[in-house]
Amino acid sequence: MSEPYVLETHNLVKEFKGFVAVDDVNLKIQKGHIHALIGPNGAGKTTVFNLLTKFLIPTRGQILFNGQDITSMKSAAIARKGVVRSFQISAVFPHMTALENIRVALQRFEGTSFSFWKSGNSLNKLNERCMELLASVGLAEYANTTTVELAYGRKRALELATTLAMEPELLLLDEPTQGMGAEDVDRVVELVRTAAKGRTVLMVEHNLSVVRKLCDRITVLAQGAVLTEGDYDTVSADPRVREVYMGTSDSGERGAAGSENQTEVAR
Ligand SMILES: Nc1ncnc2c1ncn2[C@@H]1O[C@H](COP(=O)(O)OP(=O)(O)OP(=O)(O)O)[C@@H](O)[C@H]1O
Repeated sequence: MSEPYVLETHNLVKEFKGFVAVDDVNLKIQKGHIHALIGPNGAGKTTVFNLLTKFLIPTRGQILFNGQDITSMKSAAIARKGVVRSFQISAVFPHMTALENIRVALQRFEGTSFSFWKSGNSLNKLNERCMELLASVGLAEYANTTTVELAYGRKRALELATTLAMEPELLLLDEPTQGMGAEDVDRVVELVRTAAKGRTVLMVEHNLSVVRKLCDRITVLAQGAVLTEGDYDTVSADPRVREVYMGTSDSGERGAAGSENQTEVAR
């Protein structure tokens, strides 16, 4: 019997005009894990994510979801199968209330999947589910607040709830704490922990303290290839990991986060 991997890649390669951005990457994401993809700037994390969610077509290699080859499937098809990237299909509408945004997400999901509220009592069921989803991200009391009035962290929580409306089995999070202050970061850590219950999460995250708090397993990418893999303690003690982080001069908006990360790894 094969291992219970939700997602696997086999020798995944992405070249851009001869430049190898993703170099023979073999990932194995275990069911129920929160798995992080980390690495210095330019390591290939976003490109791997874009391959997994079909924003990009691999040059070579295979992507398997629950053992099924999904390499040539389109984004919408894999979303229906349960591979959903937050903020992928779930943009929020600023002038709708939080509740209305969730309702739109649920109705959109209904369009691509079965509908459990089509028969009798449908509206009540829909509203109940909306409130459940809002409560799951701590936004119950903001149900009737217009989205534009929500603080940044709460907007991200709402976006996450619209993603959860699609009932993902594998949730892909691309830098969920990007651009957040410490208080919002803590809230997102709790949020991801809650969202991860009963599902598998793969996240790209620059903030290594978030990775330490949340992730069961970490894959480190460097120059497009897997450098190493393991739990936080193993990976952060690996001198090669320290070296790739130390050897990176982060700049611009990620500069501060980059320095923090280096300190964290070096601890
Ligand atoms: N469309 C593209 N065309 C050419 N090169 C690209 C393209 N997309 C990414 N690259 C290159 O591939 C490499 C990996 O980029 P990628 O954005 O995946 O890295 P990353 O690990 O996500 O970095 P960051 O942490 O800065 O977001 C980089 O050298 C980048 O310049």
